[in-house]
Amino acid sequence: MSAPVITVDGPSGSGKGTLCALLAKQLGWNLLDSGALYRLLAFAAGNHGIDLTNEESLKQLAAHLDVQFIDKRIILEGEEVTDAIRNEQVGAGASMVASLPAVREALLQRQRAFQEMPGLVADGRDMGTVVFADAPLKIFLTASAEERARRRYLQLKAKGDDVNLASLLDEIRARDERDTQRVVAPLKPAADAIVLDSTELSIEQVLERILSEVADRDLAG
Ligand SMILES: Nc1ncnc2c1ncn2[C@@H]1O[C@H](COP(=O)(O)OP(=O)(O)OP(=O)(O)O)[C@@H](O)[C@H]1O
Ligand SMILES: Nc1ccn([C@H]2C[C@H](O)[C@@H](COP(=O)(O)O)O2)c(=O)n1
Repeated sequence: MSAPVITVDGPSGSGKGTLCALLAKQLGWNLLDSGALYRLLAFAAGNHGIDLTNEESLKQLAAHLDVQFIDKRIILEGEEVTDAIRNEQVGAGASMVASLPAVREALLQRQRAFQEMPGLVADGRDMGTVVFADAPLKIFLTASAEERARRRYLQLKAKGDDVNLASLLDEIRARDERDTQRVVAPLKPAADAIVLDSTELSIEQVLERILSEVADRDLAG
């Protein structure tokens, strides 16, 4: 029997990462942050001087990406990059490499390898539509672009970054456009996904709603 999977897809800043971490902890399940793989690839490409449009070189790099996830730390080619990959510049680079079909194909098996007992919570853009298309529970988490920019602003400000709300909103809109309009595995809800708009919901309310869907399906054993 294969491990059950809960997929959580949605646009940048909708709260997927926060929610998936809480959900995985509550259920005692594994967690896949698939966006981190695309971020790591964009970051590694920078280290190796590879252009973010060079599909063949990026495909090779993706296939051999030397990365370790140790608790909450991420080690790339022997160097800790946990915080270094979490900025809008790397996010935009990730969105660019993610539009290349050969890159997505090269990262597919690496993502599916996370499906282990007792279960997996998978965070991304194409978890429910492509990577785990048979998942028994699929969530598409969204929120207005303005609210997502506001959340990102507060998040980066709390880290001490010098941020501008209008620029963040522009970046979020540009990323939405690229992620939804690409030819391969565009960001969209799976046909059988539950669409949750969190614009007016707290993180706790979103978590509660999803846990009730988990209980309805008897997924947690
Ligand atoms: N429902 C919510 N209400 C208020 N703030 C929220 C809510 N959900 C998430 N946040 C906050 O919004 C910020 C962005 O959330 P998070 O990083 O989880 O988004 P994300 O969808 O994973 O983004 P990305 O895809 O870019 O990684 C965080 O600071 C988080 O605490
Ligand atoms: N399954 C995924 C996950 C991520 N991406 C791309 C698109 C995003 O803009 C970028 C960074 O993701 P984030 O860390 O912000 O969730 O990576 C994708 O195409 N497919």
